[in-house]
Amino acid sequence: MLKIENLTVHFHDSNEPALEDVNLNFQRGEFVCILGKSGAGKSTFVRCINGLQKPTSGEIFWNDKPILQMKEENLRKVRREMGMIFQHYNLIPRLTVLQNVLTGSFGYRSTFKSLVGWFDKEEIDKAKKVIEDVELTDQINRKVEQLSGGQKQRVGIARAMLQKPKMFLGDEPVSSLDPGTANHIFNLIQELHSRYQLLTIINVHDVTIAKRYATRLIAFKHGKIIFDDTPESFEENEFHLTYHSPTNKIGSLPINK
Ligand SMILES: Nc1ncnc2c1ncn2[C@@H]1O[C@H](COP(=O)(O)OP(=O)(O)OP(=O)(O)O)[C@@H](O)[C@H]1O
Repeated sequence: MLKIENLTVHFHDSNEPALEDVNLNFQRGEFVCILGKSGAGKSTFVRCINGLQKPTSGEIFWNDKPILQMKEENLRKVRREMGMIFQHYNLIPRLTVLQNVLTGSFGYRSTFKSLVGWFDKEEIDKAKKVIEDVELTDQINRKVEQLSGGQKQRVGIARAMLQKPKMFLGDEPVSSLDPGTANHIFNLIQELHSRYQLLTIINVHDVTIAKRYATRLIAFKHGKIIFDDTPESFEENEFHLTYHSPTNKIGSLPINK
């Protein structure tokens, strides 16, 4: 479904590449968590997949089609199949829950309709349905700036769901949330992932969460893959290889509850 071939990203102001010759293959139904300490290349990897970062070299195939050279119109179609969930939600604070979720339909609309912000009843009904799925119906007309972090992330998920994605792509979606809320958000993502048989790829800092929800774990270090296997195989040794550096004092692998 998603194939990454020889992906390399080199930022001008850096001696080391942020990603170096990354090769990966992902299938529908996989729930992948990406691990790695700060600066390992996790965000750069996710940003390359959804086109926010242009790689220096390599190719990305979406259902066998190379996407890096695609024309804008085709790329728009691919992007709307990738529901993106961000760490800082990327919502419009002064708009309501419903209005924010409706922006998820922009990938399906003409530029004119998007510009005038006019939505027909069918679009509004679909938005109400995904808002119900994330249990925010009682907040539907509230401005998102009045919501808690967990509620904002649920708006972000509903917006992604309105795109009818084939994939969830998350860049640290629970890093700003307390552990209880983070688990609640992951439960929701997992439920939608299973219901719609998505491919899910999410960067996480929290190894316990990654081991609890993922079907596959990938760890990056200095822009390279150093682990790609089942969560059960990610043990003390792999944890140290991923997070240890001479200047970085770390604890042990958190116990998987
Ligand atoms: N826009 C940029 N310009 C220059 N260097 C960048 C840019 N974005 C990232 N980098 C560098 O690329 C490397 C990988 O960064 P990236 O943000 O992908 O890491 P990460 O694993 O997501 O880290 P974190 O967990 O802290 O978000 C780092 O050395 C970072 O400083």
